[in-house]
Amino acid sequence: MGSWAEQPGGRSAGEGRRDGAGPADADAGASADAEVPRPRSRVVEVVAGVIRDARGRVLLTRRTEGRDLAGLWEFPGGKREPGETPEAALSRELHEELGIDSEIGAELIRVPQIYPDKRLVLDVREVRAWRGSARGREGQALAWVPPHKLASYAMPPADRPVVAALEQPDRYLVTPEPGDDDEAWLAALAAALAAGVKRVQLRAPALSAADPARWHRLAAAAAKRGRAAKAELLINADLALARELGVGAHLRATQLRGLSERPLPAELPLAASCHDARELQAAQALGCDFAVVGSIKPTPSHPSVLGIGWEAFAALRESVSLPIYAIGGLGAQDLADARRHGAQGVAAIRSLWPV
Ligand SMILES: Nc1nc2c([nH]c(=O)n2[C@@H]2O[C@H](COP(=O)(O)OP(=O)(O)OP(=O)(O)O)[C@@H](O)[C@H]2O)c(=O)[nH]1
Repeated sequence: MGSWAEQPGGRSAGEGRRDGAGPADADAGASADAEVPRPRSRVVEVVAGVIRDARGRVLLTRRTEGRDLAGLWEFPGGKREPGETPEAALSRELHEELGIDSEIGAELIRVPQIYPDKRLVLDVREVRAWRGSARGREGQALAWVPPHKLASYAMPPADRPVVAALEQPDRYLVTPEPGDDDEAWLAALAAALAAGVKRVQLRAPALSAADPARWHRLAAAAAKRGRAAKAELLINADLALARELGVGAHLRATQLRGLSERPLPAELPLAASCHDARELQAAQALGCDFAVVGSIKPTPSHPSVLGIGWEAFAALRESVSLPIYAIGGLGAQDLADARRHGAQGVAAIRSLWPV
């Protein structure tokens, strides 16, 4: 954050809202989620900014009556005009809407999303510095929101991945099979947690089939380490084990078909592996917190499988608002590409597992 941002936002609605709407109607944003992709409809390019005040709160503005998605909260910004760079468009919009001068910073995420009347790409940038007194020059309400409360505001579908990108981990570690040495596996997990991994899928299909009792002991020990590191743990496929250990579950795509309601309480994380738009929509309808989609690139374990590539990933991404990790031949070096195609980040076994 640059020096301009040391000047707080001036007149605003503080953490609250001027008109009483907000977190209570948090479900209103989900209505356009299940639209069927329409490849030839026009793409609207929108650029929006994450503006923070000196206390780290993020500015949301409320869409005024008479516009599409009226009443929902959004990141300030608007449509790019022909020939405009994203930075110039965002600077212009922030001046028109809020009366502030801004320095546009890093790319956060670029979210392709299908709405009933259009295909949208929401390109979200950090605002590195700004000056002036932010006010709703077009009659819109403003709210300065602590980042951990953003998810309780009713926002358009494209904003869910944006809020996730601000708040949730960009790496999702999937464990390898333990082999013969449980202690070495637990030590590697501890090293990954110490290195900052905050979301882990405990997965060992060969061991859990061959020796369930050993896998249960190992998963319990892993859950203990995860808790101590304040990381989120999800057990692959085994809902009973997830409930027993009080951790989340990561569903296989084939499990989605057999479930009609969220199989875990809301406080336990739920995720699913998905391969197409239908599975993603099923995962979203079930109340999954995120999904994993791949393979993006060929991996050493499946060298003959060609990856789907980033464009195909983005095309799947636009059919749901669920945060999605990309998987398959990826590592931390792919994070920027992942975000540019709407991913929450990368999921991986090898590249995130300390050797
Ligand atoms: N600025 C902004 N727009 C967003 C966000 N999320 C999201 O879905 N959008 C959508 O992106 C589009 C932005 O368009 P806009 O605000 O410039 O204009 P509008 O559609 O109200 O204007 P129009 O009446 O001229 O078409 C809208 O369809 C809006 O719903 C967001 O966080 N910020």
